[in-house]
This record gives sequence, structure tokens and C-alpha cells, in this order.
Amino acid sequence: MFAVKDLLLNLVLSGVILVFSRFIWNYLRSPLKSFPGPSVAAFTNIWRFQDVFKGRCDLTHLKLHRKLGPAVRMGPNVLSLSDPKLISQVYATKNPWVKSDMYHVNDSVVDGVRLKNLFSHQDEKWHTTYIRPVKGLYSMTKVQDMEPGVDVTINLFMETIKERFISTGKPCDLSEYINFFAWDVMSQVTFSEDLGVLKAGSDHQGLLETSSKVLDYFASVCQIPKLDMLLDKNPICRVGPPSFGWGIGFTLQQYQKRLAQGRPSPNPDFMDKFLEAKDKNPDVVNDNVVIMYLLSNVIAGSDTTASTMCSAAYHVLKNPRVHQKLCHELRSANLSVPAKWKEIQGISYLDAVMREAMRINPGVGLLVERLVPKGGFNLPDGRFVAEGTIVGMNPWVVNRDSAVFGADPDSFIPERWLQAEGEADEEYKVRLSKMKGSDLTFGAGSRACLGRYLSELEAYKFIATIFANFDMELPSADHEWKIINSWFVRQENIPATIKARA
Ligand code: HEM
Repeated sequence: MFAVKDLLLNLVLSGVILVFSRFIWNYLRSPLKSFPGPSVAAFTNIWRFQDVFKGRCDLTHLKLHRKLGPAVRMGPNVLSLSDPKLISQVYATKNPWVKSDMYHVNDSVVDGVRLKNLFSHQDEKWHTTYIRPVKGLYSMTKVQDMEPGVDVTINLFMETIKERFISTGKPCDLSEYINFFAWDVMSQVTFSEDLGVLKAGSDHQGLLETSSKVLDYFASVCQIPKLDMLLDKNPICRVGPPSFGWGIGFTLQQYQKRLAQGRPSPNPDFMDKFLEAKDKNPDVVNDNVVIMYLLSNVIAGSDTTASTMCSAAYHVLKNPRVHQKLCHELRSANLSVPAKWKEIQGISYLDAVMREAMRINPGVGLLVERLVPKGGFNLPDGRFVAEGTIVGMNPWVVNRDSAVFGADPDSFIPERWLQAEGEADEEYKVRLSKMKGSDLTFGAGSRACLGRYLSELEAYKFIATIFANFDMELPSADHEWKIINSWFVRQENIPATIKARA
């Protein structure tokens, strides 16, 4: 009996000694000892794991940078940077720095085979090969082909709101309904069929909930990517988040239906365009690659765009001055319902509101990590960062740099995007271009967001249409929403009373 007890005690003690030795080894080996940061972060990545797990690491990152300067150690080998001047170096277009191992966690395993995707692949050659056949489909000009699909879903949203909330007087949680809209619209433009969440008024298939759980897992575990091998990618016993089973099943079903019924679909959609890409590039695009393209639309493009639209709706409703001005601009433009993309181009206040909504609440909220290449590099202040160090910038930190974005960067002030009274044309041009070039909402360089213009088309049209047609109000001036940052940033609790426009 005593022997077993002693053995267990010895095992526990050895484990503790091993873990502490590892921490000390991490510290001694760390190339970042001279950089400031939380002391525990010099020994272990567990510090950043727990910080992300709590769901507001953007606040921690912002606080640390404001206190400690533009380079903060977040782990034994992880450095967070905040100087927007470094964007073009860390996220270069030519000879891009490789993505760190955090992205491995985003791979999926099907029948024992690890499947990578456009977002997670670290190999730039692979990435270039597979993005080339479809990249052109996401230009601002080409995404306008998808406008009819966006319109179908905006109409459905308007009808649903009238039926469930305007006619009953019940408050509508915009965070929920904007998410339903965002998932349905991305499915509509991808497959010409929505997911049915708006119609049901609920996440009846559990797809949105699964997405949140997958993201919660990704965000924390990618801070210590090796953990993934013990959890989700464990070959013996998987201990991971729920899988996207229903979403994958829906995608396969839609794909098989399209192959059986023939093309094209009545409205242009991405599935037709991906099938055209398959015809033109048979050596690169096969059925599995088409499925990868289809899934990346829905999975990468729904939560992120919902986050932007929630941010715009919430901040406008919280700021009566902005609310009044936006409604005035939109309503005097006599827009169609839904508002057409071409009609809203000249409404500079709408553009300012949307840019500010993204600046203050970018849809991605962790460090966007890269590996420092051979030879290392010097920070603008001369400090050296060695090759192999993981560096990253958090859009939530960079987007609040007052040297670029002006005074009061934590406040929602759309006017910062407009020409100020007395500001010369040239001065404004330079200031605006600096702000646009420093905004990290959609990432930057060779791995910048593929869906940026699609997302903007959808979000601008949606916000223009609802504010032009509905009078909305939060329950009180001091009402606060809830933000959860787990790579993608989601929001909860935006209850609004909605009436048809007076
Ligand atoms: C407001 C909405 C969106 C935001 C804030 C956003 C943000 C981002 C960011 C920051 C990255 C770079 C990640 C990195 O460097 O690690 C990215 C990449 C990506 N996004 Fe988006 N995104 C949005 C909408 C979309 C949409 C609508 C789609 C698809 C239709 C999409 C598809 C992708 C893909 C495929 C990548 C990987 C690109 C690559 O590595 O080449 N995103 N996104």
C-alpha cells in the first residue's frame, strides 16, 4: 500500500520538477529576455493561454502596449508589436514572413488525413497555387455579381423583423438577428440557398453555436499549438470541440445537387464560379478543392461580417448625434430597398461610419502571428529581434494608435475619416491614406483577407438599408453589449425596439 503511495508521490514530484525545469529552460533560452512583458510570460505560454481563454485578450494587449511600449513579450518566444509602420514588413506581399504554428490548429482531420486550407497553410507556394484560380472572384468589381443574393437575404431580414418585432412591439436582439442574417447571406451567395436560420429565428441546426465553440477552442489552444496534438488531433482519443458536421453535410449536399441539376443557378453564386475555376484549372482544382473554397466562404465570412455589422449598429445606436446624421444622410438619398451598392457609393458619412465600426471593433482580435525570417530584423528603435521569434500584431491594438487615427482612439468618432473644417485637401489625402494603410482589420500583405470586398458589400448595404427604413432604439443610453474575443470577435446583448421609419 505504502509502496504505491510512494510511487505516486514520486511520479507527481518528478512531474512538477520536469514542468519547472521546462519553464526555467524556456526562460534561459528565450531571445526576448530584454523585452518588457508580464514576468510569467518569460517562462511559459500558459500565461497567454489563460489570458485568451478569459475572452478579452484585446484589453490586456492594449493595456500592456500603452504601459510598456511598442514591443511586448507575450511568451518566451512571442513578441507583440504595435507600431503600424511595421505592418508592411511583418505582413509583406513579396517574400512574405511565414505564418506561425498557431495556424496548424485550424487544420481538420478527415479519416486520419490532415486537411489544410487557404487560411491555415504555411507554405506560400501551396497557397499561391490554390488561391490563384479563385482570387479574381473576390475583387470589388466581381463581388458585385453577388448583389442579387445579398438583396434576397436583406429582403428576408426586413420581412422577418416586420413580422416578429415591429408588429408585436417586442424588442429584437440585433446581435442574434444580425448573426442569422450573416450566416444566411453567405450561404445564399455561395450556394443560392440560405441556411434557414433567419426564417426559423433560431440556430436550429446548432451551426452558429458550433462555430463559436470551434473558435473558443482555436483561440486558446493556438497559444500553445502542441496541445492540439493531445486534444483535437489526438490520434488515439480525440478531445476536441464539436465538428462542423452539419455544415460540411450541407455543403456536400448542395454540391451534389448542383452537379446533378446542372449549371448555372438562376442568380450568380460562388458555387458556379468555383465549378468554372475547376473546368479552367483541372490540374489544381478537383472536387475536394471546390469543397474547401465553399466551406471557407461560409466559415470565414459569416461571423466576421456579423461582428462588423453588430459593431456598426451598436455604436450608431449608442451615439444619438451619429444616429441622427446617418439617418438624415441615408433618408435624403432616396435609396432603393434594399439599398443598391452603386447608390450608396457617394454617401461619405456611411463610409465613415463603417470604417470607424471596423477600426474600433475589428472582426479578428488575437495576435496575427508570423515567424521572423533568417537574419532577424531591427525594430525602428534599433532593438534586434532574432530569427525564429514569433511576432504578431493585434488589429485591436494597431487600430487604436492615436498617432495615426487621432485623438480619443477608444471612442467611436466617424468624423475622423472625413475632411476636417480648415484641413487642406492634400493634408487630408495624406492623413486618410495613412489611416487606411494602418488599419489592420483585414490583415495585410500576401495573406490579407480574401473576402474583404464581399464583406464590405454586404455590411454597407445592410446597415444602409436598416437605418434608412427602421427607427431603432436601445433600452437605455447606458446599455452595454458584451464582447467575446476568441480569434473572431462576437458580441451579445444588443436589444433594440424597432419601428417602421416615421
Ligand atoms: C469583416 C469581415 C472580415 C474580417 C474582419 C476578416 C479578417 C481577416 C483577417 C484579419 C485575415 C488575415 C488572417 C491572417 O493573416 O492570419 C483574413 C483572412 C482570410 N479571410 Fe477574412 N475577414 C472577413 C471576411 C471574410 C469573408 C467574407 C471571407 C470569405 C468570403 C473571408 C475569407 C478569408 C480567407 C479565405 C482568408 C485567408 C486568406 C489567405 O491566407 O490567403 N474573410 N480575414
